[in-house]
Amino acid sequence: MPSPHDLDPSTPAIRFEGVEKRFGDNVVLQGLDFEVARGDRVTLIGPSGSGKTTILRLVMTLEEANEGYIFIDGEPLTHTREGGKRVALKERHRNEMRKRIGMVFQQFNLFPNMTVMENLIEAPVHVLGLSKADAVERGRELLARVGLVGKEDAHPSSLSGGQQQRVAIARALAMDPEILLLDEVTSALDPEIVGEVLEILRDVARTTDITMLIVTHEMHFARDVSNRVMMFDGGRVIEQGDPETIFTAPTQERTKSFLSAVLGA
Ligand SMILES: Nc1ncnc2c1ncn2[C@@H]1O[C@H](COP(=O)(O)OP(=O)(O)OP(=O)(O)O)[C@@H](O)[C@H]1O
Repeated sequence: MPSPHDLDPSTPAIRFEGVEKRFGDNVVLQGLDFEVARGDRVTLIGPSGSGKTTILRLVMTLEEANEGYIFIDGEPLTHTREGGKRVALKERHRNEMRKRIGMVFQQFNLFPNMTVMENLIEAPVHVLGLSKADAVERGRELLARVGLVGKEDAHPSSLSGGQQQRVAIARALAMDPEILLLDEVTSALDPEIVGEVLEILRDVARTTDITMLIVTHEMHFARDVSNRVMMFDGGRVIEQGDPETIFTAPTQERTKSFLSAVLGA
């Protein structure tokens, strides 16, 4: 597999081509095409049920598309075209691709029986093959970055929601991902601690070139961090542009009514 650093910079980090996703009869995404350039920070907005989380889960390979193709750095993620047919790629290929992608969930999803440090080193040691000493060193750096020095031996249940989410961010970064998926990472937090989590993510955005795909209801955060906003409705992108334009001068009626409901709340 080529290193991402050898790639033509114009190769998009993420490309959806004719992606369809159904749950039973519910067609959530249909004929979905979009690209995310490397280093882009894209916020997905749209009404509840418009498929935003599903898109992140498809990129993370937690869900599989029914039709179409997803490419990461120009390489097919789960399916490829062979002789005009859509062919599933092997699990080993998917596992390799997944190493490039990190995800932070609304509900933290930390391993409850492991300490903070064990959470941070589990995947680097078992998936990337790092030595335990190197993984711990990296874990310590990341804990400093998310303001949790001294919490190495704590169990998640002894931490506040904001602290747990900061561990989850550190855990995603421990894999040194090229792509970071953020799925409503502040929705489960008390309002007074939302800021501390967003500040860490702002710092990650400022200090790295990680490509980010963000689902959030925090419009000021979306505005600060992202350089593009995509509005979804009915399984498609109905409008996209830079945050300033989308938030202040959307052209589609559905975007206008969605934003006035969200911003007016
Ligand atoms: N595992 C699943 N099984 C069945 N239906 C699902 C599943 N996951 C998602 N859906 C359905 O797919 C649709 C899109 O869900 P998704 O969570 O992607 O939307 P969303 O835009 O992220 O919504 P929200 O803003 O409420 O989180 C919804 O109708 C949802 O009920």
